[in-house]
Amino acid sequence: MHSKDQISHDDYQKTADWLMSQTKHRPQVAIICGSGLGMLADTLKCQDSFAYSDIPGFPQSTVQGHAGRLVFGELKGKSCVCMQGRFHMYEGHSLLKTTFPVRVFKLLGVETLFVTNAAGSLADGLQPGDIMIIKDHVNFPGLVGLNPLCGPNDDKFGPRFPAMSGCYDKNLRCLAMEIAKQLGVAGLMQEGVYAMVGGPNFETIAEARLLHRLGVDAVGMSTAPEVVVATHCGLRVFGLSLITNKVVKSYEDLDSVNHEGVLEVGRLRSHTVQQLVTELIGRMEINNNTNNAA
Ligand SMILES: O=P(O)(O)O[C@H]1O[C@H](CO)[C@@H](O)[C@H]1O
Ligand code: HPA
Repeated sequence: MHSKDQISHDDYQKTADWLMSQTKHRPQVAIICGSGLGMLADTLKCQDSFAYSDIPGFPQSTVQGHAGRLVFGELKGKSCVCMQGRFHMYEGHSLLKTTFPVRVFKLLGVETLFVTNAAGSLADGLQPGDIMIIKDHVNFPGLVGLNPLCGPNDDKFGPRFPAMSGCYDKNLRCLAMEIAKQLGVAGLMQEGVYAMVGGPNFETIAEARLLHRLGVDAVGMSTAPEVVVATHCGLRVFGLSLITNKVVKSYEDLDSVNHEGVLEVGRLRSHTVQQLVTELIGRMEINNNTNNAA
């Protein structure tokens, strides 16, 4: 890692201090909105919002469907902060920049991170419009050393060798399923494994077949670095993938995926995703920061 890519503890702290000087909100929950899912921030009450370009140290969003605003507010009695727009490796950000907000959230006092994303489905049982509760992930860039935790370890955030076996909280996953049943949307939901690829191109058919054989249920170009950094610093994590397309696995299939289609499914399912996230945040307990998965 080049020294210009490194971010000191002080740099994260400066951004956190600046935000705390600009808002009275002290968030317990952070939400990262995936492609087309920026409307999750609309549900927050008593909002304070900041353009990323105004926040010292913050990277800038460059992807259509990622507005580039940090929104603080209340949701069902819990104090939240919502990223309307995330950072992706393929935009050219270093992985530390990509995950910069997560450590800032930790310094703001956040205990639980919600990650959402748009993803393509490889599993036969997952259709566009379905919602996958992320049970686990395969961090393909991470497996070959493209990991935000590479480089000097910041012991103030977490250990050199953090466990990832429990990174998606089991209690929150169960509660989400229970809420889905109560909302009458359980038919759209199932648990599955998300894989992060580097992007920005969508998968070839051979790559899609490989991912399918490896047991991946849904694929996208984000999320894993954020979850790795969150778990490293002891945040509880809950993740949802909105299935926006089937990944083409057959040479006879003439379909092809595009980003506009991905955003459109986000718009169509926005209400359901909003309801789920709102209820889950309302009903989850805070101060229960155990890494608990199975
Ligand atoms: O993961 P999010 O940010 O939801 O976005 C997904 O959608 C985009 C492709 O349409 C990619 O950025 C992919 O990662
Ligand atoms: N592949 C990778 N990333 C994605 C996809 C996909 O099919 N859909 C939305 N993000």
